Amino acid sequence: MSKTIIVSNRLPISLRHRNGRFEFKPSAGGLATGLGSIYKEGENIWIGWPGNTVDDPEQRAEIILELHDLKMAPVFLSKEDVEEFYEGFSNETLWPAFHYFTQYMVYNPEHWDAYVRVNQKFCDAILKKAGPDDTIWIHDYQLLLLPQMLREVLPNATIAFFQHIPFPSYEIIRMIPWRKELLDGVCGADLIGFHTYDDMRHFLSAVGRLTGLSSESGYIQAENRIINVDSFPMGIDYDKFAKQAKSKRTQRFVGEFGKQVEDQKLLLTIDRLDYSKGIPQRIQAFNQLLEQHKELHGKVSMIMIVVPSRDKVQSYKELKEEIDLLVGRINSEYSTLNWVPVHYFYRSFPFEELSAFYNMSDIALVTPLRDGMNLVCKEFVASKTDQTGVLILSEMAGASKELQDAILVNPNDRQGVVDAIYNALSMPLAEQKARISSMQESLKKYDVFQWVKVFMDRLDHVKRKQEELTSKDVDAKVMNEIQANFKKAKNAVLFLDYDGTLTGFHSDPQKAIPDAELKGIVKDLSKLAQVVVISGRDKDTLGRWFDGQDIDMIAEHGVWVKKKENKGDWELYAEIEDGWKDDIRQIMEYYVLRTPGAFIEEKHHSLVWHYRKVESGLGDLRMRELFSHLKYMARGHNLQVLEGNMVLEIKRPDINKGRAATAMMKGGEYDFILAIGDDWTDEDTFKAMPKNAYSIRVGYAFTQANFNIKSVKQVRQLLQKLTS
Ligand SMILES: O=P(O)(O)OC[C@H]1O[C@H](O[C@H]2O[C@H](CO)[C@@H](O)[C@H](O)[C@H]2O)[C@H](O)[C@@H](O)[C@@H]1O
Ligand SMILES: O=c1ccn([C@@H]2O[C@H](COP(=O)(O)OP(=O)(O)O)[C@@H](O)[C@H]2O)c(=O)[nH]1
Ligand SMILES: [Mg+2]
Repeated sequence: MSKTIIVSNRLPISLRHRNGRFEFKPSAGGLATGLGSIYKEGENIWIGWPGNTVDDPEQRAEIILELHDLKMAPVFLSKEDVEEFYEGFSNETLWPAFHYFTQYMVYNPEHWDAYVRVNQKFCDAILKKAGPDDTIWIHDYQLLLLPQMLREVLPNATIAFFQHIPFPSYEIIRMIPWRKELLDGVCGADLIGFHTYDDMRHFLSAVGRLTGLSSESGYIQAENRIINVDSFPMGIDYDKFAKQAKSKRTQRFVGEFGKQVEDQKLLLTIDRLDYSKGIPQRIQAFNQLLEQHKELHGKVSMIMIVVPSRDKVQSYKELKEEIDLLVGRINSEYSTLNWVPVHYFYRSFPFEELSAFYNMSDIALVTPLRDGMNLVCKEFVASKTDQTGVLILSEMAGASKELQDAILVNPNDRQGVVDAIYNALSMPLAEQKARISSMQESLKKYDVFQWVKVFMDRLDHVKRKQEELTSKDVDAKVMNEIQANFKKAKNAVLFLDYDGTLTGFHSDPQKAIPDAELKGIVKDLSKLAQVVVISGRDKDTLGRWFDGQDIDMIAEHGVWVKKKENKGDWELYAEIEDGWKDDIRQIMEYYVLRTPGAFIEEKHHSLVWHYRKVESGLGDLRMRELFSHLKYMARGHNLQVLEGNMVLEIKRPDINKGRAATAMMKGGEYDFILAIGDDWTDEDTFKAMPKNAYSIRVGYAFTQANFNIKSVKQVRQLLQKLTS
């Protein structure tokens, strides 16, 4: 039976040393609590670090056994691993970078080495457990290299990746010296998920710029497969929180705690100790509230739970000191014998008590400066069994995209936060109920089980799409079949597109000249078959490049044809009418002036605007603009505007490669037909091919062709095989 292997740096339980022994304790943090509800199904297992170092082999063996019963398998990290991989690269480079705290970023090559080493450790641990049909679901930024490491050993495995923290703008990612390796690493997965649309769009933009892989509508075109990138906002185990809040045990705590705070209004804040959570800023906002509203003294207090986290990392140590200081200051200034403004707890709480805090608090103040999702705010809403209470939520948390009925604040706008608290304190009950129940509806619907289901369905979907594509792959078997049929043939014709098919792309199109290898292949083929180079290139370039070859040529998508029998002469296949060109050229020139790197190519029957050399992003933007501009003009002139590989081309619609190929084959009795091309202009050729033809599209895009082939290199291999 196939299983799902969940992999994350931290297991949902952490080991604690106590009196020479160890014990397990639930891990804090959203990843562990969120996924904690789902890994126990079927044969599933969770692989990860048990959160402490264990050197003694006997103890390790014991832990392995105990964890086995809990459906977990440990990856043991050494002291150096913890320092350099976990505290170092993960939490002093990636965490600050991904949360936009670039001032805390450390660039340490030893940390990077450790990151590679520990990702490899995880890879080895997974390989020991993974069967061929298993799904491997990797979580979070500590394991960005793992998908590709696994892919290399298990090329057909089902691998998914989910990132729980934000994915920042390309401007931040580019600061990391190992940025390309990191992105290549994640792209080993089949499905890559983020909490929000913004995270996913930042990721796609970084992949486009740094790896050169292109993408469309969330599908990245990798060398031999497609990868889907999408947004999957994580939910919570709603029923668990709702039920717990009503339970006797929790209600007993509510009663006990309630007695101690009497009828004060309670503001609740719960976070791991982390600078991304905006804890000092929040205390300062509360301080300002008390400064501005003396009437609230003695009537409102803040319960502040700070869960210890990453306390060996310098920036976290400093944060702890800052918080201690700020709490000391506000309490010493305002406390009275029967009122303390901030109840500060630097520790974690058991679930029942946490539930009581959620249930009894009037306001949850969740104001991170940056947060991937933030589950605390969702847990608060789920625990409000009587639908009263107010959630104040930072716009910088992923959760704010879903919880529009919270009071949304910018955590950097202190007065805004103060006003939000003030308004929350006086919000009418009816409004509280309306807001909380609407959020509850949504959290119930999109709970963590639904999240897993949607994610897994999507993974199935990508795998099916990949299969569709690879089922059309020109593999060794297909190659042999093509070769055998070619050998048998008496009258064969080959339609070969040029750019992207016979030769790779060059930043200067005029430099993509045929090399000696290609010339040799074409020469050998032309002795065995009719070879037709069918291209969008202008006739002079094409004629020069294949001068002396015994082949036919079709230039400008079928405007010009040069048959091998009438050497040297180009024949006009379509009548020239180019009165439209002056108007269009003028517009294109305007877009060249505004766009450094862009240029115009003029052919007899078309004008092409090239943007391959334009700053990435800007080129796309200008192309779209030009596209809509030209579309409007095109209608008047009866022209067609087409988007190509880093080009926009405007031409007569009745001229295309398909028409030219059909004309070329007219009257011929072919017993072998092959057409290869790499873009939308070649789709016309494929469409025009008779049923028994082999049509092959280079790259793994969806196509009318009956086969896909990986790259220019493979195309040449196939052609060489035909001549051997
Ligand atoms: O493992 P630690 O270093 O102790 O840190 C705890 C976890 O913190 C992060 O949690 C994130 O995941 C939540 C659920 O998706 C999300 O709500 C939150 O915004 C994130 O910060 C981290 O991503 C995990 O890897 C850590 O285990
Ligand atoms: O004493 C505590 C306080 C909080 N939490 C949990 O820690 C998680 C925090 O997740 P969140 O996504 O809000 O932030 P993260 O810590 O993952 O950045 C929530 O599920 C809380 O229930 C916990 O386990 N023990
Ligand atoms: Mg091409």
